[in-house]
Amino acid sequence: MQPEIILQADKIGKYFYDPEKFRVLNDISFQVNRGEFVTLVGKSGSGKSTLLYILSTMDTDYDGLLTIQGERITGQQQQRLAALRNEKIGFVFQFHYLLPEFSCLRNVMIPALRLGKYSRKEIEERAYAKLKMLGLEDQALKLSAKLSGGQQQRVAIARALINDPLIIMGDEPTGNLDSKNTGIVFDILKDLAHHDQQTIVAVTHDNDFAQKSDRTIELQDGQVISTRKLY
Ligand SMILES: Nc1ncnc2c1ncn2[C@@H]1O[C@H](COP(=O)(O)OP(=O)(O)OP(=O)(O)O)[C@@H](O)[C@H]1O
Repeated sequence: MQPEIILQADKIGKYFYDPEKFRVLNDISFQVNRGEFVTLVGKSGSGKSTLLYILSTMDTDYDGLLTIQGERITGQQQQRLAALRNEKIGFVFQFHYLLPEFSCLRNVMIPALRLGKYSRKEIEERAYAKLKMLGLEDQALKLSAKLSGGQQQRVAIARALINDPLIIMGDEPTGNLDSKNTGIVFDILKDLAHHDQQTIVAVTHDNDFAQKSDRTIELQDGQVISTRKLY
């Protein structure tokens, strides 16, 4: 069976002004299939975050063509992009951005409340189920600020999963974690990709993390210099 293409980047290019115009991304083309766990790697300044920002539909000012599950993203209206992000993309950042004054459960519920697809009761049940899946059912009603860094990152993953996104985008998802918690988060992401067929695209500086992912896409000076399939 042919794999389903979830993300397709075709000749993506981007310029910044600093203060002179310079090309930060050049001719980036690749595709990511359903259930793949892909890492974007490369030296500091190579363009990883800039690319992730485009792939996650937040930056619309670039050349080339981006499609997500066959839908043309390039040139789409902001309103459609916001809806698409809510529906199809879960975000996990280096700093979790949980709201400290809210419980873990409430934090996880937020993207679903925004989506407006489920009743409040359903949202609560879904949030609880995601926390349980990540081994955090006992922490559900605690304030997020009272949890350890590793636990908070798992809450952030539960929040990213609440709407069952097609793609999980990570910007240094383990950048703030020790090696034990990095391993835990890696295993969770791998499981999501390989068991639940979710698609993961994550920027990382962590070589070990990248080596263990299914494929690394390496950038240098805004260009893809290698894409390695590791399984
Ligand atoms: N808003 C901006 N305006 C001008 N230049 C920028 C802007 N954002 C990033 N840059 C430059 O673009 C280049 C790529 O930056 P980017 O953050 O994508 O790299 P990166 O690979 O993610 O780096 P790091 O690993 O350090 O996070 C760098 O030279 C950076 O200084």
